[in-house]
Amino acid sequence: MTARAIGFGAGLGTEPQVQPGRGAPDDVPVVSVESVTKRFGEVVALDDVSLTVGAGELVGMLGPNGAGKSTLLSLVGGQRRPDAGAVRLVGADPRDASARVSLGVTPQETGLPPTLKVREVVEFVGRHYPHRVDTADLLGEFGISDLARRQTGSLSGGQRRRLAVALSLVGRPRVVLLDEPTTGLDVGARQALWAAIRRYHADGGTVLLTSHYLEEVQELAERVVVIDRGVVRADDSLDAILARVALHRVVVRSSAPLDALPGVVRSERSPATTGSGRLDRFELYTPDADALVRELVTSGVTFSGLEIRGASLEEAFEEMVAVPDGSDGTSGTSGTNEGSAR
Ligand SMILES: Nc1ncnc2c1ncn2[C@@H]1O[C@H](COP(=O)(O)OP(=O)(O)OP(=O)(O)O)[C@@H](O)[C@H]1O
Repeated sequence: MTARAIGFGAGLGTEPQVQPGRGAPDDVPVVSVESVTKRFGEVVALDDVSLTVGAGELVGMLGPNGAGKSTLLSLVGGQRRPDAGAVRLVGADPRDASARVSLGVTPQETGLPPTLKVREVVEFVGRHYPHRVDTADLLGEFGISDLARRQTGSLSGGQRRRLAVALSLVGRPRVVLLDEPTTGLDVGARQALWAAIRRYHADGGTVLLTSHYLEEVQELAERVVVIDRGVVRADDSLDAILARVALHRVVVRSSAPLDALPGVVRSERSPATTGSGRLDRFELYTPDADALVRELVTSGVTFSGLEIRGASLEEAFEEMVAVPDGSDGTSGTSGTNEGSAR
């Protein structure tokens, strides 16, 4: 089943995947968050956060556990009210049900009625929308046609996740909020889901997604918003975010103490021996990889296996959420965690 078959592309005699603006002028942001603060008791989940998402943008939100990403999505989706500031969804209050007709949501966890069959759930959700996608076509798009007659209670975690994301698109929304859409999926299922998200976006859909997979954000997003401890630390194009990381990584093997070379600002040394003796693996971080390679060559040390790599989103992310020494009572950890560095 191709995207066009369910009307992702307009002009084929099928309805477009994304419905037009329902009276909202095109220059009205699809999502507008203005100076929003949200507290849960003592916890300030969002602290004066502002974010505007225009029609057709695909925005990836990154942040460590507890950063405030899901809270932000819940405000945009109208499930919660901010303590201060304003949230608009296509110009309207997202707590107003009529505004949410433009919206599809996949929360981090989806409770599906266990005794309903997959196609019954799609029918049920689809009937809340005036211009829904055909059930068989939607299931085909997400590669789960063979599950149509299965009760949702019998689905595997990955199958449930695919269904949950499919449900967000059943109403041909203008915008979808996807909270960690591919968590728990294997590589094949993740790629298939990315393809469906890309097709929705290519047809004009707006996407705001959170992810702990930096690879996912790097693959999908054009714009990256980094949130940490309730504050937006960065909001820029993917390229601009990557360019913020001035450091390059030079990987090389040698028995000499290369971490002392001029221009090395950070290094990691992994001791190793080969048949011909000691040959440690160095990861040398430097703002100027060319100059460091010149140093390596002119220093006369023996080395092998030279590799040079530019910044990755992971490095950019870790730098942006890094806690300065002592400011949180720790010794300067990056503020990331196992999940966010996957
Ligand atoms: N209903 C709630 N009651 C109390 N505290 C909450 C509630 N919801 C969220 N919080 C707190 O608000 C902060 C932000 O949580 P949130 O779920 O938005 O983070 P997140 O960035 O989505 O994290 P994760 O990546 O782990 O899903 C956390 O400290 C969390 O414990």
